[in-house]
Amino acid sequence: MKPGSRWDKMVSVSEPTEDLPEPNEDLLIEFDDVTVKRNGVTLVGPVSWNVELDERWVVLGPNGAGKTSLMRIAAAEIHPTSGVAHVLGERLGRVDVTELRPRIGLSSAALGHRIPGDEVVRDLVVSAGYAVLGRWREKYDDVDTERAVNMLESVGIEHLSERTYGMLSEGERKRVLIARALMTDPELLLLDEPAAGLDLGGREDLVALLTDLALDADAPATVLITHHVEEIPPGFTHALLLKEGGAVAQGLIDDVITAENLSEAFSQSITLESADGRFFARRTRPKPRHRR
Ligand SMILES: Nc1ncnc2c1ncn2[C@@H]1O[C@H](COP(=O)(O)OP(=O)(O)OP(=O)(O)O)[C@@H](O)[C@H]1O
Repeated sequence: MKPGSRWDKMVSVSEPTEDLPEPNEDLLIEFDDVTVKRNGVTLVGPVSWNVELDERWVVLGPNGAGKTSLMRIAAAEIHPTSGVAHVLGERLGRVDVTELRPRIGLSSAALGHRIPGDEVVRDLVVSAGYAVLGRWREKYDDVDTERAVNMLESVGIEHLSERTYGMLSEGERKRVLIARALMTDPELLLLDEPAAGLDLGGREDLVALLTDLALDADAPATVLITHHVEEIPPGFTHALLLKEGGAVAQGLIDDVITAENLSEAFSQSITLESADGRFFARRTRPKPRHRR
């Protein structure tokens, strides 16, 4: 989204006259019957969904299920068409989103596409603290530069801090985006398909990184969007399974990620296996016909 777009103008309005539901202070995301509609078509919802402080959620579903649209509400990038959305205790539509967004760490393909290839990695990470994309100052504060390097170190790519973004592999870029998302010490971390485009090794490295993050008690509440159960890092606690904009199931991960629910969400018979806290899914093989 470009600065100055109409969503940027979603600022506080005068005190409402109607009785508003009070936000639950324990919830970072609180969606009540939220919908997203475009041109009369419902893309999402109605969905009600709550994310608590220590939770790590995966949002899973087939292409077009509405995952990114739902996450864009959580990122305060769009408003719901109907329903009530509270993010970090603030009601969308009644809060200055430019103040809310720095409290949310976001990594997405859309953000990645907006990054110029000649952007220096360290500057890209440090500029998140100033809520801008790209080098903004000639010189950043030492404390911010130090934190940026620490963030790069925490995702295992400190050695790339002087490189330009365009020179990085896809896996390295994903790590840079996560470091940038963590730079502002966000209260909520949103990761939209961070494993997309990675090879097997890159995916496994990322799953290991996100596992460490999930198990870190100081890490923010996290929402990870993916199409693939193989990308769910151990340590993730909850799942929301979407199909055609609606929730097929949501709750504790082992209750939601089941063969039955996946078969419903992906509209085909799925066989699910799990090992070492990981999930593996494939289409159920039809039984061989017996010859007479
Ligand atoms: N601005 C828009 N106007 C009209 N339709 C839209 C708009 N944005 C998204 N859509 C449609 O809404 C549906 C949900 O899109 P969304 O990107 O949220 O799904 P998704 O689950 O993230 O998909 P994918 O897994 O393919 O990324 C899709 O059918 C998409 O074409």
